[in-house]
Amino acid sequence: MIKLSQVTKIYELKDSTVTAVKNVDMNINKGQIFGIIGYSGAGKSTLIRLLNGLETPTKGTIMVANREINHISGRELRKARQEIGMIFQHFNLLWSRTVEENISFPLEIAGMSKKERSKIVKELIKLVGLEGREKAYPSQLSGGQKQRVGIARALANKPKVLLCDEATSALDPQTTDSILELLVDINQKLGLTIVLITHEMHVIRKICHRVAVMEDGEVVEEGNVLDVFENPEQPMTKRFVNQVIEPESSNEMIENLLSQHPEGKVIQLTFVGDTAEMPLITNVIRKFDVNFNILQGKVSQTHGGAVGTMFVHVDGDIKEVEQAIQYIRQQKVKAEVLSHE
Ligand SMILES: Nc1ncnc2c1ncn2[C@@H]1O[C@H](COP(=O)(O)OP(=O)(O)OP(=O)(O)O)[C@@H](O)[C@H]1O
Repeated sequence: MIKLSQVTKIYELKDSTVTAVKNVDMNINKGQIFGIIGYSGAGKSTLIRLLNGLETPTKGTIMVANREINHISGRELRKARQEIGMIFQHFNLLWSRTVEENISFPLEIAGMSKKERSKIVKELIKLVGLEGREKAYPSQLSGGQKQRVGIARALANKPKVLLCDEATSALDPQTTDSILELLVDINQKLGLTIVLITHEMHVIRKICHRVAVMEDGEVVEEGNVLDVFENPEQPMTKRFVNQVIEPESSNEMIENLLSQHPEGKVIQLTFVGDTAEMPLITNVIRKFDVNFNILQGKVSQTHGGAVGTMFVHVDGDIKEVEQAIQYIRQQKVKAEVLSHE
């Protein structure tokens, strides 16, 4: 659906140049939720402006929905842009228009009749869960509701791609979750390809299939979300993964756990998808005659299962303990028995 080949964007300033995006290759398949993560200045916004044709690359090609977006202009570019919806951190709504008038706006520009517009607006309001708020003005809505209007408006022209620019960064955690759920719902119902840029790894964890990590204009790592969580290669990726996992597995902490539990075994469990942590623990306790205590850790849910690290203490007959560890390993969970340095 989207293909970037060797895309570079250089801004020429008065007496210097800034390379905002450098030699980026990217392939985003139809129906994928693709996350681009990076800290401020990494080049994410520039990349998203390149995707919707607001910027032209200094070098390279950008294909969106079978159109080479950087080599078209005028009518052709406007048509291509209709295939791309966009939502923003600060919603960018028209404050003097009601919810339904905001959603209707792109359809008016496209020259659609009032009757057709009102049918589509009604469907969109239902899709984003804003029934009953049609006549409200943006100032009368919560942040989450405003973003729902933004999403409905972005979908009005039936785009093939939805670009999300830090779409949940201004929202509280609960509202963030409900907007992310809505994006997954839309992705599944409409088969829409979603590209989102963010600096928050938990957004990637919750809904993305693939992720690209950007640093200084370059994509330093790219992969399936679960693979990246399991095996982050670049230091920047490790920093982002730690935002979510936070195992705090310092030597000092491990030494502490070991000296607090001289009997039995202290085990570090690493979850990398597929297996849910709670059923696993229940099964171990049911199947084996061992004492099993969770000491600490953080495990989060992703699209493909649980990811994270948990430290547990297992005590009992040595044979039972060994069998319990073997059982855990059979469930595709890494189990490392910790020992003093
Ligand atoms: N129009 C512009 N003119 C000159 N330099 C620019 C322009 N837009 C972006 N830059 C520079 O390009 C680099 C990448 O910026 P960009 O906004 O794409 O990063 P970002 O990852 O989106 O960060 P943020 O989340 O803070 O916007 C920065 O050094 C920025 O100063």
